[in-house]
Amino acid sequence: MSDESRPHRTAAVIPAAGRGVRLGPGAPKALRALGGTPMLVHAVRAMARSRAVSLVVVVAPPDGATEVRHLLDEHPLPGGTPGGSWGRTDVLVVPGGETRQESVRAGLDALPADVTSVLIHDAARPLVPVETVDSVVEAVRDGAPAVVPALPLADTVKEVEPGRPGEPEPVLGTPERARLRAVQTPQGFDLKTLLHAHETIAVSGEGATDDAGMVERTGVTVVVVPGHEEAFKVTRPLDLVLAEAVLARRRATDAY
Ligand SMILES: Nc1ccn([C@@H]2O[C@H](COP(=O)(O)OP(=O)(O)OP(=O)(O)O)[C@@H](O)[C@H]2O)c(=O)n1
Ligand SMILES: C[C@](O)(CO)[C@H](O)COP(=O)(O)O
Repeated sequence: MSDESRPHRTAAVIPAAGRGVRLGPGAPKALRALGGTPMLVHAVRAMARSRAVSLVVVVAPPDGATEVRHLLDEHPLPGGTPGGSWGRTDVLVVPGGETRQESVRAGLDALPADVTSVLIHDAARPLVPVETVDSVVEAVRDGAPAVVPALPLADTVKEVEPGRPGEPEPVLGTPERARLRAVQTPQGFDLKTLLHAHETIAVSGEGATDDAGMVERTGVTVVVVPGHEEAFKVTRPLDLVLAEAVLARRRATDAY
């Protein structure tokens, strides 16, 4: 079968192996509660809400795969069964690595051969709306090899010469704000394109803070679709306060 005539199968990989140092002491960030439910469970549900996603691979803390499996079994999707299914979505759990890049790679390695496109979604973005997920999937299915959701910036951004913490840092320049976007997840890819980037960039030893950045370095064009304010990343303590407020509002206004 040629690549063009192969049926699409989209999977989501959720890197959830980080510690959450910036959030402060406690359990690994993805396992911390948001509205009484682990953040990771919200993130898995956010992917599974998309009808396009039939498989979710969760990348657990290196020594936490069994705990994460139990936790997911205790929190099935609406329509799934406790200790059993997540409805029509399969959920695999694999152990992660020391860096986000290694964790994503572990998730990619677990994908079955019939997957053609993949979403990479931070466990730390538990509240991304399904409309954002679907618009990324649609752009990939329409032929874009790499797609990121992103928002315009509210703040002006300065490039600086980084100094010691607390010391004034010289400003090197002010990029034109209208050309800047703050990038979110899920980021969507043609699977072969992303695998090639992971192989190439890992071999050359360069780091990358997001997957699209790695694809860019291979010379492939990445496109942006509109992100969503509620797809923000829970990074610092104030983000958790905001996430609790957004979740409480959703629960009060719909059957979330
Ligand atoms: N070794 C790592 C590091 C990060 N992540 C995941 O990558 C996502 C985005 O990373 P970030 O928000 O930076 O999470 P942490 O690394 O946990 O945060 P911190 O840098 O504050 O420790 C998170 O879902 C995190 O679990 C991962 O799977 N494996
Ligand atoms: C992938 C990402 O969420 C896009 O904004 C971001 O780069 C992750 O960065 P982090 O430092 O690992 O949180």
